[in-house]
Amino acid sequence: MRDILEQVEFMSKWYTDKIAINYREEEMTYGELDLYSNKLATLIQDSDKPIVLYGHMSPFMIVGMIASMKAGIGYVPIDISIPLERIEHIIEKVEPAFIFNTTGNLLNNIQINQITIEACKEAQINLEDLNRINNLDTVYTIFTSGSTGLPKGVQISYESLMDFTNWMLQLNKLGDNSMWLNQAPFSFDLSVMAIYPCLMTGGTLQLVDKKMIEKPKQLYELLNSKDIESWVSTPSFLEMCLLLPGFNQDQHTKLKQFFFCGEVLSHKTAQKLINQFKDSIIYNTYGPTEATVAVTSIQITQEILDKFNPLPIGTVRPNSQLKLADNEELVIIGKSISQGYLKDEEKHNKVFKNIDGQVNYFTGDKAEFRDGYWFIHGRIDFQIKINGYRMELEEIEMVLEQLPEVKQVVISPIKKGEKVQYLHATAILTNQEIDNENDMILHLKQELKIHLPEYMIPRKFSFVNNLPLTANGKLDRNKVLERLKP
Ligand SMILES: Nc1ncnc2c1ncn2[C@@H]1O[C@H](COP(=O)(O)OP(=O)(O)OP(=O)(O)O)[C@@H](O)[C@H]1O
Repeated sequence: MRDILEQVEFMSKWYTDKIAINYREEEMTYGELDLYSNKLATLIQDSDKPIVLYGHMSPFMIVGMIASMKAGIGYVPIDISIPLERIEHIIEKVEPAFIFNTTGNLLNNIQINQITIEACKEAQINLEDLNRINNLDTVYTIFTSGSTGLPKGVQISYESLMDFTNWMLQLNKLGDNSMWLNQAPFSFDLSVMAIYPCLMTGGTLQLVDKKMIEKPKQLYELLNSKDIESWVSTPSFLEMCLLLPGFNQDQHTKLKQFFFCGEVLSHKTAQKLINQFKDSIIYNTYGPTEATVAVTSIQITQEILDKFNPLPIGTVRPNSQLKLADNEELVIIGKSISQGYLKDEEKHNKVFKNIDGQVNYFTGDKAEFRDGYWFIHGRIDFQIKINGYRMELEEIEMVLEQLPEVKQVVISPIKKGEKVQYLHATAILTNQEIDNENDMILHLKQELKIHLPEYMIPRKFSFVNNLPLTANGKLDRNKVLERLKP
């Protein structure tokens, strides 16, 4: 088992002048990462409370992570996309002694000592009484954005993080010293999938920010100017990139490995990716924040694509086990499981349950095991009822997305009060220039009727050029629904 902190420190000695992190024009070497994290650790070492890391893609956010491990206190990343009210709520729960503010603008009305990048750079190193992180300590607390429920502070131990990173190092087929792309903001644990495997293997972490995601031209330029080799993103982010011209192996000769997590990797998207990057290694991984980023994986090959639609999420990683509850809900047991929600006993007790001396985490995902693999069939709580019929919206989406005419679709339940009145399909068509919208709607409804009962056919359809994403780069179902409101 390779220790994260020791490994990063080793790389700092070995590759002192090599770029560890690159974000736009900012570059930080391994030597600088070590130096600044020693300085910040000096400033915070007397505290026994976690440190909040506030910012977006600054390399200093990662300085904060390493410093917190050196000082043995754990960190809480907060992205700038999080509204002030939420930040206040998080700070109230966490009660940090410090905020490492990497934005250059102090957070107003917050009575916590804010350390700036300048103060970090100016600090004198004195690390005599360091109490470094150990296995049972909470290394980070990540507040989920709540796309699958209300936000909760998920506490992850150093031991769980090590268990995860060491598994990632086994999956990583590129060895040491490669360039990793990270799309996810640090307050989304998908970023963990890129940060530590990259820094533990002496790689360079290439950060993508949210402006680049909003402006595909910037993203295009970034992808063309860097020799990215390993890729970590949500499938939604990949779908955006697949629209960019020249996103293929001929142009990106070094890009050889893809990791996806956080939402469904559709068969269509994976097939397109494999067509454009024939020799690459593509992983679909699955996991909630509560199980330290990801607990299953599968390499998506043409053989898997030919055999399965929808795609499986694969097999479970070592030291974790999966099982099904009576209602087909997926339950996770083992080292990956979070220490629980920070100061939220009620929510905690609902999903973390002690059964036969082991903590069982109830994911809220509906799952199935067959042909040697696990499959996810949507969220249990995404089930809705219309006129007494129970249905899963994701099932309708899947049927539509299998049609050649439909690239992507979201089904929204339109409610009156608490009651669902009808379903609305918002779709991106493969060929966006259609002559007659009504003919297309009729055609889609007819196709749906072949596979689904009448009550599952959406009453209304609208066609769009793109679908909104959350700050984490996942499909934003709430925003789609909001846009449908009169
Ligand atoms: N490969 C996958 N296939 C299908 N669904 C996935 C996959 N990976 C993750 N998910 C979904 O994402 C959920 C985990 O999301 P996550 O822990 O990131 O937090 P959240 O509460 O949904 O909020 P947010 O993601 O917005 O922070 C899983 O429970 C599952 O529903």
